[in-house]
Parts: sequence; C-alpha cells; structure tokens
Amino acid sequence: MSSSDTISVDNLSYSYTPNTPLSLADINLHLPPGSRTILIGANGAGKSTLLQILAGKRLVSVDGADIRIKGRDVFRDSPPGVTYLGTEWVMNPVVRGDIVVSHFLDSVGGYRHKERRDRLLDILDVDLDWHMHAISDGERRRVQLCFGLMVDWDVLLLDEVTVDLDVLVRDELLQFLKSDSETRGATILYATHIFDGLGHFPTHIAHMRFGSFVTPPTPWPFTDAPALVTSESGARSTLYNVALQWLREDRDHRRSLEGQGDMKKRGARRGQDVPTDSEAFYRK
Ligand SMILES: Nc1ncnc2c1ncn2[C@@H]1O[C@H](COP(=O)(O)OP(=O)(O)OP(=O)(O)O)[C@@H](O)[C@H]1O
Repeated sequence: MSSSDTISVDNLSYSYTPNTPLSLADINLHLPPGSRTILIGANGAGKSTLLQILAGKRLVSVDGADIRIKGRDVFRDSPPGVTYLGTEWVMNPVVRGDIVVSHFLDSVGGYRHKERRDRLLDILDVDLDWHMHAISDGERRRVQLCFGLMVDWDVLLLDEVTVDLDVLVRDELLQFLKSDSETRGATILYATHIFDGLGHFPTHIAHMRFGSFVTPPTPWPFTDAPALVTSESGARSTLYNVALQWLREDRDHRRSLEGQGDMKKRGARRGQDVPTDSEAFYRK
C-alpha cells in the first residue's frame, strides 16, 4: 500500500448476516488518485457490496479490516468529497413524488453549483420543468446523475447507474466524467455490465468472482498479457471481449464446482434467497 492511494482497502471480508457465506472475502484494493477503474464480475460477484462499504453504507466490524478513502477511515472519520450513486435511488418514493426538477435540484443545493449543474443539465438533456412523478425511469436516472454529480467530487463510486440511459446521453456522460477526472485528478470506481463504448474510459480494470479479486485492478489497455491482448480471431481485445472471456471463465468455474458437488457458493445464495442489486433492478 502507498500512503498516496485514494482508495485503500486491506483484509476486508464481509457477510450480510452471521453464519452466512462471505459476500466479500479478503479484499485488498489500492487505487491511486485520478484512476478510473471498471469492476467486472458476474451477478452476485460482490461489486455492489464493495461499493456500498466504501460509501460507508454498510458497517464493517471485522477486526483487521482497514478501509480508507483519502487516508480517512470511511466509518470513523468519513472523508469529504465522496459521491456514491447506485440503482436504488430511483426507487425512493420521495424522488417519485410530484416535485418539479428545478425545485428538487435547488432543494439539494443546485443553486450553489450553477455552472456544473447547467453543464450537466445540458449533457444529460434534463428539462428543469419535468415533474419527478411523471417521467420515465431513464429520465429520472438523468436527474439523479445531475443531482449527484453537480457537487465537485474527489471520489466517485458508481454502481451501474448508466444502464437505462440512451446511448448518446451515456456516451456524453462518460466523456464528461473522464475529462472531469483528468482535469481534477478525481478517482472513479465503476461497476457495470455494459462495456460497449467504454474501452477508452478506464485506466484500470478488475475482475471479481465470489467476493474476491481474480484480477486485481490492472492498468488498461493490457500490455503484458498475450492471452488477453488478442482475441480468438487475432484482433486486439476490446474491453467487451475481455469481459466476455472473464465471465465465461466464471461460468465454467462455477459449473466445475457444481460438477464436483461443491454447491457451497450457489446453494448458499439460494438458501439466502436475497437478490443482488441487478436482480432486484431488473425484476422491478
Ligand atoms: N441485502 C443482502 N442480504 C444478504 N445477502 C446479500 C444482500 N445483498 C447481496 N447479497 C449477497 O451478496 C453477494 C454479492 O452481492 P452483490 O449485490 O454485491 O453482487 P454484484 O456483483 O453487485 O451483483 P450484480 O451484478 O447482480 O449487481 C451475493 O451472493 C448476494 O446474494
């Protein structure tokens, strides 16, 4: 670990309830300032859990775990400048009420960040006259992003909040986030299942499986892993191809465990019967 890491996690293991399998198992993560890391992993790999813990939303009481952002303990000394945006926000009844977008943004201090707010309104194509109860899920998501991003952040934790944006808005938003991170040295950790058009965004990519890193954050594009630099067709790998390959390996690994009668991972999840965030999102 380097003291200059913006995000620093050591020895983090976590389960939602006592005596249930670990949702995160011995996570160690060190991300430098200005890095933009994409978290890749199958449903249930632990991406949301990790992001929520970093955002201070889930208290970790495990001895020996050290979870810091900008050198500050995320639970005991919560660091300023951390923005977390997750999928659950749009489900909140408050943001589905009959409130006009301009009032909503002002009520959370939008007038103090007018320049960034107006830039985001333009990128996200948000109409200040919309009523929050009478807009689509994608439009509500655009309001959420404007609300969350208009305050300057040093660390941005994004949990699949671009899933329901149209391609144009998503593309412009990613360009904005990339240039914002380059200009201000801000750090982004982003869990997503959509890799199209994302290849130029990350500085690092990482692969999670069963609550652990199979590939820790690694500089992207790859330069020293021939198996991943070229795809089967001989073409240079895209982020999409790498994600496909990793997810195939995850599925093969899981099936092989099942074949050996080791149902620990899947069986335990079924026993808990708790949907992951994306399962809940798509069931909505
Ligand atoms: N509230 C909860 N209570 C108990 N277990 C949970 C809860 N939320 C998630 N889990 C379990 O923790 C594990 C990791 O889930 P998590 O939501 O972090 O995965 P994920 O990688 O974000 O998945 P997805 O891509 O589907 O969003 C899964 O086995 C899941 O069933």
